[in-house]
Amino acid sequence: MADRLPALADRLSVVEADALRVDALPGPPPTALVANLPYNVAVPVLLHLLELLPTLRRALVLVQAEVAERLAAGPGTSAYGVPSVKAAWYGSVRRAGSIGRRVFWPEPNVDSGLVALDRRPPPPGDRAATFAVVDAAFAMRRKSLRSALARWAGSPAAAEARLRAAGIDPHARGEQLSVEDFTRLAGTVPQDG
Ligand SMILES: C[S@@+](CC[C@H](N)C(=O)[O-])C[C@H]1O[C@@H](n2cnc3c(N)ncnc32)[C@H](O)[C@@H]1O
Repeated sequence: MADRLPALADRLSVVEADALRVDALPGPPPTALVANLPYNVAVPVLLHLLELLPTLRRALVLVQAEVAERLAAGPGTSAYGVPSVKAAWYGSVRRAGSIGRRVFWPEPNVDSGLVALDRRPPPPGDRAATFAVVDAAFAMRRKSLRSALARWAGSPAAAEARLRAAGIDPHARGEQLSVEDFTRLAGTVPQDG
């Protein structure tokens, strides 16, 4: 940069760090994330940076096509899962384009997809508690929430009580719940039993 565009060189900072562990960035707080993410850790890097950098308003990231589909999926679809709900905590997510493998050299064995995220205020509730119940619900995604959340709640009966307290059918499955549903569920009072 200093060689090629010396007039702008002071506007670029290169941070040599593990993107999964970086805990601070130099310069003014960033407002946009634009990245060709490392495909094997794309979701954790994206979620880590959204958590670390509350000033980020927008993200445009290139990821493996299947991951793009998962990130942008809505409730009730087969691609909907942990990445979809956690990304939706931070903002509205959409597919922003498909990129075939032929545009890269050497040609990789996967296709790519662009994902755009526009930040909005998160649902009212605790993020870590919400993400914990999301992880529990999708660990057994084919089971009813009453069963899938038994360990999280302490027992199937306690799971049912908390689901009912949140206004959620205990026989529903995690893939049917929105991020707002999960947040409401995480905020219910733990039951004995
Ligand atoms: C898909 S490539 C994109 C490279 C370049 N930005 C581009 O667009 O041509 C992802 C890059 O992230 C780097 N990478 C992998 N894991 C990383 C991590 N945990 N932290 C930071 N960079 C990482 C890889 O070495 C690779 O250079």
